[in-house]
Amino acid sequence: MAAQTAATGVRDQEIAAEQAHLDLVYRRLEEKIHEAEFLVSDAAQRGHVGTPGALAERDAQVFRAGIHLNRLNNEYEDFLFGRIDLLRGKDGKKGPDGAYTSVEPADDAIGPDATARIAETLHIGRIGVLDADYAPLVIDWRAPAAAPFYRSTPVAPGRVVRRRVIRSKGRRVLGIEDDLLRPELDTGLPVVGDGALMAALGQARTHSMRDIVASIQAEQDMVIRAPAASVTEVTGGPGTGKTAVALHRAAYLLYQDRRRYAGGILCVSPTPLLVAYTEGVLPSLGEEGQVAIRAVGSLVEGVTADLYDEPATARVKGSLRMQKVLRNAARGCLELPEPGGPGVPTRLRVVAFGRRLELSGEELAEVRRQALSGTAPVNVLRPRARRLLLDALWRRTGRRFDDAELAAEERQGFDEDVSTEPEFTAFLDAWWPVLQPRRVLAALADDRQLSRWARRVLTGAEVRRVARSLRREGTSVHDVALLDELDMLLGAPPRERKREIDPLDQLTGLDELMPQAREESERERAERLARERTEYAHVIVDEAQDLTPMQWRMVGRRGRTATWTIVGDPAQSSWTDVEEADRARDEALGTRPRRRFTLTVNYRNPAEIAEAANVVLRLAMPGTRPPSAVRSTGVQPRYDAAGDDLAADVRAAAQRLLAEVDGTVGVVTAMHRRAEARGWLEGLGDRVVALGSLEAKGLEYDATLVVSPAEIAEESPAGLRVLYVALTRATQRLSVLSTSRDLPDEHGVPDLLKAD
Ligand SMILES: Nc1ncnc2c1ncn2[C@@H]1O[C@H](COP(=O)(O)OP(=O)(O)OP(=O)(O)O)[C@@H](O)[C@H]1O
Repeated sequence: MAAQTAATGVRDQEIAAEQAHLDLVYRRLEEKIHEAEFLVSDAAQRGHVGTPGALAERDAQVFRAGIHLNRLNNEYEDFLFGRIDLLRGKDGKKGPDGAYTSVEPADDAIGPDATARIAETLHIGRIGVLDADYAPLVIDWRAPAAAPFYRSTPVAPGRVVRRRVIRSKGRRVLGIEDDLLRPELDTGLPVVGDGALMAALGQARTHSMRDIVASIQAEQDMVIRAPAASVTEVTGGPGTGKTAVALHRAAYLLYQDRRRYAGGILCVSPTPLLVAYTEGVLPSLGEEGQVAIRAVGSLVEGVTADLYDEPATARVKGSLRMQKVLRNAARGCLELPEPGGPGVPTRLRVVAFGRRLELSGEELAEVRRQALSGTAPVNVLRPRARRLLLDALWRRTGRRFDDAELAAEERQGFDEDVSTEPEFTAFLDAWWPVLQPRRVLAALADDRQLSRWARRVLTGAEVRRVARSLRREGTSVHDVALLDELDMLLGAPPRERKREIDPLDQLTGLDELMPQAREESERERAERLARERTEYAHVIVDEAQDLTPMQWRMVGRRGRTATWTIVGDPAQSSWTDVEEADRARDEALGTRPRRRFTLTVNYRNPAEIAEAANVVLRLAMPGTRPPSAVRSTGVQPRYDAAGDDLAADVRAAAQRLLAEVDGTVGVVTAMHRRAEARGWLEGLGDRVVALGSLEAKGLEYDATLVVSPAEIAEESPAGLRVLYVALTRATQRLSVLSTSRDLPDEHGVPDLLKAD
């Protein structure tokens, strides 16, 4: 009893000490906020001066102060989270942040009787805060001085004697969790533990991912801080923190070299759901604007994919064979009449030098063949086609000149006359139209056309599948990569000449009442450039195992000069032709050197759920080593066999899970059931979501209900891996509901999940 009271006393004392430090930090932050507010109001006042120079200066100042304020306010929640107590550094040198730079302790830091003195205490937080004398009150988590907080282990403690995780909410310290990394030393440091990490892992989930800045583990930190050059490849099983690590790495890279990454960081996610789930992480780390998180179906400006293709169709559309088909289509489309247009002309007639000149269908075909020789994009070849037409017409005039200068002059006059003739321009528009990717893709919806362009590349059945899928309303995720490929094959249309604008035409009656049009501000410019950006300085690919070869080509085009971070797990791949995808990935990444990392600990699933999922892993990828689960809840997965009314059974199971957990519930079904399943759950509130198996990628829920594992597994050749994904989404409870197709045993355990 006495010991317990003493322990409580120490804990309270230690919390009080951290509270005192947090108070100090907040006082300093308040001073900084006042400074920033003053800057904003001062800048606003200067705006009244009105000279262009003062306006530009004001804009820049307001922009910077705005960012500053925004950051401070964001960081207010929970921003001080760690502390390390360290021995003196080996060389006694301190870095610019005031901390010792050496990782190893000084030789004399430890006395002969294992006594040691703490020479330095650092607090770690989301951003660095200096006191008025420039001493660090908080070290930014990304600064080199913070690395030992994440990296030190009892095996390799470096200078760290004690690591402390501080849990705080707003201005209040709630708890602390200490790790003694050099227990053999006598330093007199108390050690307090209230299970902060485990408490954080077991917390109820919401529909937004949380950052893990307070508890990044050593193997994760190695990835986050890996040097930016080249390609960083990370593999790891479900729940090992790959997504979290990738996002923290983006924040780290920005901190390291903001100027370099002003070129933008692109993070490619498999689904819009995962984008929505992860979107808050970077702002919580104080980073906004520089990182574009995009679903792979939203990488092409102006196109949003709203459909999924059937697996067999997706397999064709994602395959590299489509490159050839699209190349043929891009060129073949020139020979198709424009929808609603006059049809493809079969001859060209113009009048020049008072004579009628004509090119026949055969001659035109020859000109087209010549113009298309080579690999340049089709729209870019249009001026060449125009020149070749003029050459052919000129030959038809039969004119010959001995004087080269005269000949050139005549020819120039001829070209100008002919090419401004309405017959000629109308002909060119119909015979070599400027093609848009959408138009070409739409042309693939015709079986006959597609089979011509896909000769010896796709089978008849594949042609029918692809054509049929393109006849639907809407755009599928896999169509987006095709549109992007077509964009490259077609090239930018030649620029239209600007029409002379009559200012009187422009009056709308409103603008002219306004003062002079406002110039774009620095911030607006930055935002516009970010929207228009098509190439990035760093590209992060999440769930990389799922990118199809055609998607790799699309993503590769956005990172031609970029450095890369690629995270994925082959055991969760829903793509079937892994070798082809690897080839496309190698092509996208080029010969850049690669650094490989593996994450080994599963922070999401309790051991009981991981074990059930591992049964499927063994079937899906025999020999693959699963990550080890860090928690155990003692709650086994629940197996039930559905009766005649699947809808009612799913609803009841979801309701039961909603009652059992505080946070979210995910109901995962085969893709073809997703719409139906949404109906089954209607009215149960927004804690529960229905998902198709492919949509579950990367997400997590407190509880998951997997409906008919067999249906999910049979949906595609990669179905077992997709099922493995579904089974690894839960942080607390897993329920599996079988249908007769699952052949459940008398305990409701489906055949696929039987352990032996
Ligand atoms: N060091 C950590 N501290 C606290 N939580 C962590 C840590 N690492 C991971 N987590 C948590 O574990 C869960 C899984 O992380 P994440 O989604 O990044 O894993 P993943 O490897 O991308 O999983 P999957 O491959 O299944 O999509 C998340 O809730 C994440 O916040």
